Amino acid sequence: MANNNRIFVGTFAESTSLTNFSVKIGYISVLNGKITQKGFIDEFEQLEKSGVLSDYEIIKLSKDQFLIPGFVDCHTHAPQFPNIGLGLDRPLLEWLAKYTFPLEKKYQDTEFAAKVYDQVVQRLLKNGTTTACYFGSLHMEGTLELVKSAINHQQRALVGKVSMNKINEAGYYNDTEKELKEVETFVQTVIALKNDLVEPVVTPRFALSCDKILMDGLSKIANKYNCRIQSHLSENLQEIEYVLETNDNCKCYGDVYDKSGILNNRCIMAHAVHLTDDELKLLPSRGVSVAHCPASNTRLKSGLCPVRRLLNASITVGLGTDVSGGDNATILDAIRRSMDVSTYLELQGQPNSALDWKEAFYLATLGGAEALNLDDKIGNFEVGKDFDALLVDVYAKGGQIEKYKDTLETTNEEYASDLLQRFVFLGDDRNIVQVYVKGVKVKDNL
Ligand SMILES: O=c1[nH]c(=O)c2nc[nH]c2[nH]1
Repeated sequence: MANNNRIFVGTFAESTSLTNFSVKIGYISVLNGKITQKGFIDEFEQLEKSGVLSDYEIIKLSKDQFLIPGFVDCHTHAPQFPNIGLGLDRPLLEWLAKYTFPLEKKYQDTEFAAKVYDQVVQRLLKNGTTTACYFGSLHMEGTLELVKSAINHQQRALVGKVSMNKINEAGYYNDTEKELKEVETFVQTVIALKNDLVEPVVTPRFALSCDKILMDGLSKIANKYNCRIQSHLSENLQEIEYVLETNDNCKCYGDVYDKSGILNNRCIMAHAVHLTDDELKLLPSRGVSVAHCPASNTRLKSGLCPVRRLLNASITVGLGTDVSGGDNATILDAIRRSMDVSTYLELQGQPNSALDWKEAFYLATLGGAEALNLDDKIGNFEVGKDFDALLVDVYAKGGQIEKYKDTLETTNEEYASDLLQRFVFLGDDRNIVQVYVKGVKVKDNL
């Protein structure tokens, strides 16, 4: 049975929308990486009896285990991992100049890049991030190392070579023509790999790093190859002030990108903390999604993103860890911080702001998949989607969730939902005992 055909029998939890969450006890069958069938336990027992399952590995989960969809990290900076936990006493623009640009410059060295990226990809997979949307660095060869690492370790990844052409103190920018050539070559190279897990993303860093000529050119490349485009938007008040000062024909930050044709339904913007009412209309009208990055918004004191306002404005939102502005690379942390930040807003007088754990779970799975336009492939256990999943053992040995004698009389489904709730609030990588990407087991601690 060397194939990856498996049937999982036990509890599985998933979202089908922000408000629709379900926990079921049954089975999921996976053939050639795809979910082919789903049903109740008695249906599985019939299949088992009929002998049609001989080609499958059957995995029966214990009462304390369950399957959830793999986590989606909509925004992180792979080259910044060596700086995790450093410089967070500075605001965004100072932090970029003093810590981030000097580190990112080092990825000129492809050997260094390959080493760091290999660690990054493995670390994220171990923590259940089956899909990541990455910023690389300014360097084409270095960023191709990130592509290689994702492919080698079987992570689903959208990878961007960062574009910058505005002069900065660190000397970390490119000549415009060279930059556009390199981006096109990067996009062509990744597409030519024909790897079904990895795609290129056109990545203007932000409006303070790219002038209009560069952004127009990047927008053309993204349209020509039909690829995604990612950047940062309205993260910090000082940043917004400088953007508006240097673009006097624009009435809001979003306008700067819109004038270059960057805002469309293949675009994901990180942060969006301080959107104006006009931007709250502009983004959904263009189909732009947002990567909500609560850790970095708090650490760099950028602000508390009013996620509920974004959701109410029909903006599609996923979660981002945003290392190293964010100090934690795991989506479990982003889930918790999204609940915290939204709760602070409610406590400060914005009614109904707080996200509950089921909503945060949606943002981390299906919401992220929708934000990256990957929800036809991943995000939940719909039949026909790829099997990207985490097998969670709530009371795994060495983990920090302790088992007490059950105190409540519950149905099996309620018990399972309580388990998931505990994992969401308290779990970590020790509870994620197996990780699957497109049906391939990429972590096994069972
Ligand atoms: O959190 C952030 N991290 C970055 O690297 C960056 N660059 C521009 N704006 C940014 N914000």
